[in-house]
Amino acid sequence: MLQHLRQHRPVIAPSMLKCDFGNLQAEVDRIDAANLPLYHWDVMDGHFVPNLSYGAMLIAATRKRTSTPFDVHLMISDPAAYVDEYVKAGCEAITFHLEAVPEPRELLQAIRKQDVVAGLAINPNTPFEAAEPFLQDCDLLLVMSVNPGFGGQAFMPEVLPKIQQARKIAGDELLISVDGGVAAETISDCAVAGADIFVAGSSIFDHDDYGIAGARLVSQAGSHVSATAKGS
Ligand SMILES: O=C(CO)[C@H](O)[C@H](O)COP(=O)(O)O
Repeated sequence: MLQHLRQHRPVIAPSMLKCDFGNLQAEVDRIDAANLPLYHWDVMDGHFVPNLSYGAMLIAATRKRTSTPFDVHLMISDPAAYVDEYVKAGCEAITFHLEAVPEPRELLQAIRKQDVVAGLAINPNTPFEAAEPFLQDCDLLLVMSVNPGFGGQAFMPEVLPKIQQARKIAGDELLISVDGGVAAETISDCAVAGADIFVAGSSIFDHDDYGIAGARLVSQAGSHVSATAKGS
């Protein structure tokens, strides 16, 4: 899975919060026809964030419909209680929030032990320094560029220095994902800062053709993703 993600940099990951759940099979078909390399599932519990979305049951059902890898972003207060369900549901990457688990090392290690990519997410107000001690235990750092809970919000450029710091300190090994307000106008700043996974909700699902939307994002980001990072 790590190899798959590194090979596909810049990775455009459609944020499934924004898809049409009334027609999920059609959405899966459109995403796969667009060759988007990673599904980003936004799980919300109505407690850690002020919104509820879906859970492992829906993800497990969708797992049977596509072979494209799944990254689940747990915006929930007690991720440790649910990680095994998401492994069983077929998620190849699991990301949870530092704000929910201030001592995340044990949970990151438990995820890695199951051969699943371990991700740590930080909210816009959380400084990079809070995550830094745990980078050795993560495969992926997800930097939120909106306050989590809803799609369609404006990108917060003030998070860009966190991406720069993470890339400088962790080098090319760490996958850095940026989530919230990622669009043709904002993606190149994220790529220049050092991100290599770009979670995109509105900028994919508001478009008629996901392939064109994805290709546009790749071309805006692509030239900025470092040559060593690409395909390494
Ligand atoms: O985690 C999220 C919100 O909590 C979503 O992934 C994110 O907001 C994507 O949607 P958009 O691209 O429309 O901002």
